[in-house]
Amino acid sequence: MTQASEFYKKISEQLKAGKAFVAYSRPGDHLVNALLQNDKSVHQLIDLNESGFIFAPFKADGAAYIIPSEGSDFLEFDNKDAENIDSELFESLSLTTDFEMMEEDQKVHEKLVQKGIDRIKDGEFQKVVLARSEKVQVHDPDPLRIFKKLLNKYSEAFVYLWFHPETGTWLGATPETLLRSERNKFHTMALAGTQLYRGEENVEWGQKEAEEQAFVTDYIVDSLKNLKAVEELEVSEPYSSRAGSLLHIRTDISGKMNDPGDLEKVISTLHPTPAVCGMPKQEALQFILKNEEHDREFYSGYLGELNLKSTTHRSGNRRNQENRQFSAISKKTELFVNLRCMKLKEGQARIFIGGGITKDSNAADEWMETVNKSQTMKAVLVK
Ligand SMILES: C=C(O[C@@H]1C=C(C(=O)O)C=C[C@H]1O)C(=O)O
Repeated sequence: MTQASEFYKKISEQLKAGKAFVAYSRPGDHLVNALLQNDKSVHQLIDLNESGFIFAPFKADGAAYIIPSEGSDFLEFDNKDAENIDSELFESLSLTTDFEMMEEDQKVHEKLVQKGIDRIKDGEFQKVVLARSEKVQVHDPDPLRIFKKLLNKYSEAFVYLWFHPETGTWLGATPETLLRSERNKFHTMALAGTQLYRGEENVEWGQKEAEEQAFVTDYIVDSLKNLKAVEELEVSEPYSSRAGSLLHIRTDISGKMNDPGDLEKVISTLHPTPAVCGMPKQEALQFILKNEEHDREFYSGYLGELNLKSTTHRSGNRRNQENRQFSAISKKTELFVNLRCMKLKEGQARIFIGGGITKDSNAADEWMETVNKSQTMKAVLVK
């Protein structure tokens, strides 16, 4: 275990040297981890049997990068004394806003959403997730400062700072797990529907949101069922789940892979889920690629630990010796969907935000939803 000061010093040196690294903290965990590549070589992910930390784009056929476990240093420190600044839910943001630009962005986004709604009504697809990106001038673009703020503010999210010479600097605080697996057990979630958190998690959801989220659950469950590689699927009841100043509807889904080597099949079945793309997948994807103004790059892609050696220990009595050995060699994967994220470049942040569109969506409401979602990142960019 390192001291926080030592941890940040090493990361800062890594950044200066232009070598790839990632620093991150799991949802609800005080531990902050980092993986620092020892050299400047570029490792594109070849397949999901590798071990390390991966960063994959939205487009399933785009280049994904890995910081391999081998040849990299692991660091961790306990951030338990972090000041909790979670209570400032509705702090006023003093970022300079260019209102003319904002009006233009709003027009463009509402037009895009309306086009999506029209296509759904024409029967081309059932749901599509449409996103926009927004440039924000940052007063103090030090990625470490922003990362520390993210850690303190969003302890229930997967918080990360990723730097790679090929992708640049990305930061985020995502509420969405793509896949958690250990040996042949896996967990995923269906997350959709958004409303502002007003101090109460036990809230009513409108029919539109409930339906939209149920679509996502059904689609994930059906695709996993069709995949002959999994069994014993368990699906929770939907419930409200908080993500910073927002609430979403969430359903937990778990199951077993017939063979732990089927990870690749499960991930390619899940990604991109209808929570970030739509359904049917191919039709929604084509619409996104053709109509969104930006390249999503790594937004709504996924990131996390891939096949890392598990550190779970069983009790060390004699009878458990065998089990202990078994758990020591088991591998753990923990991947998150890259949402509530931004790319930092030359003093500017590009924030990516989107929302699910169904036949009952309203373009103006969808714009507001992206404005609300953008606060997750904007709140940490203020001084
Ligand atoms: C697409 C995003 O979020 C996703 C879309 C949601 C929605 O449509 O309500 C909710 C949670 C996420 O699954 C985003 O944050 O950019």
